[in-house]
Amino acid sequence: MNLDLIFSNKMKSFLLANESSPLSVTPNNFILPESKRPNLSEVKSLDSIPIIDLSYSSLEVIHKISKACEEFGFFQVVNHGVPEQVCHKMMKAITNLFELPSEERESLYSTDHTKSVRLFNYYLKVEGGEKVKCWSECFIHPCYAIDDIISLLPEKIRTQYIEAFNEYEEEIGLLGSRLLGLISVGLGLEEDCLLKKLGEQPRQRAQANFYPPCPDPELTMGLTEHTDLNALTVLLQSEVSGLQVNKDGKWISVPFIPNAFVINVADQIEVLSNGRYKSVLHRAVTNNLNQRLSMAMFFGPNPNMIIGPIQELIDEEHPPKYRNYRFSEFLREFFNHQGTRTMLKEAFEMPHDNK
Ligand SMILES: O=C(O)CCC(=O)C(=O)O
Ligand SMILES: [Fe+2]
Repeated sequence: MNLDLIFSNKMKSFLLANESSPLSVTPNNFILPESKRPNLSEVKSLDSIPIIDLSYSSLEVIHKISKACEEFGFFQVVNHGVPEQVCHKMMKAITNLFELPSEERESLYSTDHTKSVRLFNYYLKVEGGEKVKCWSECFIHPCYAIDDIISLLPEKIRTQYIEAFNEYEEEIGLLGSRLLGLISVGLGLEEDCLLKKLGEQPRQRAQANFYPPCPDPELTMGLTEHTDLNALTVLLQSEVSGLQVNKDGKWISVPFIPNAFVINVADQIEVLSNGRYKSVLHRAVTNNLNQRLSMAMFFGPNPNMIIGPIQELIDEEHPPKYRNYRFSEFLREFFNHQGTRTMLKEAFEMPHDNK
């Protein structure tokens, strides 16, 4: 299949909250203060995150995943069983969404985070409370009650998007559960332990990210550094790289691998594993040649679930690093700090004694 055909250069329109022609010069409200810029020349491209072949024997896979979660918080999976065609269709549907003239997707745009389906821009609050926008446009929606979303979608892409999403969600749901099982066993727990911790009707959301080419990639960020607030993220990316992961204070880039997913430990697994598995900082940078797309599937707990270090992972040597909380409390904290990219999980750490 020819992916070049899908990611054609047609994708020129860029809503960005009504910027008129952001592709010719970098408008001021996207320019980051010097200390927040990406410093692309310092990024390591030799090192990368582990690549794990899921068709190997499960013991080997469990060991590799466990090591990757401890050392990187990130890995890519290949031979994962999700049909290529399903991913291809999903990417095509996202492409068509972002290719719509901006007037047609404007109805989806909202800055109100309580809206569960919306198109929006991330931003960073800088000194003086000013907001600097990220060079991207994101479309987020829940994975359940998908029929309620249909009427909100622009008519031209409605049927295609829902059909592609339903197939994609089913496959990624299976992959997500399988990974949660492997991660549980890697932690020495029952296979269904993490899945149970997410509760019934877990908070599962999909986010399509669109990064148009940027005239000044050194001055902007596609997504500023952050950790994911959910439990586990499964990411499909188009063939342009842009994702970078922080490893020991340095940024390393994540290459595009055909038919692979990028998996990362998010905040709730870090807390549940009592800090053994890491929810690490990552960011997306832009480039001045090609647009990039990604589709993130966020697996999180039901907001009513109590999250805290799992009992079996606490002992004298490993006292609880976090207190128990309801996931809804974590979400509230997240939205209170929006734009500041505070390391949220730190707000739930147990007090340290200052010995
Ligand atoms: O586009 C990417 O590669 C990263 C996306 C991401 O980190 C997110 O959606 O949370
Ligand atoms: Fe992320």
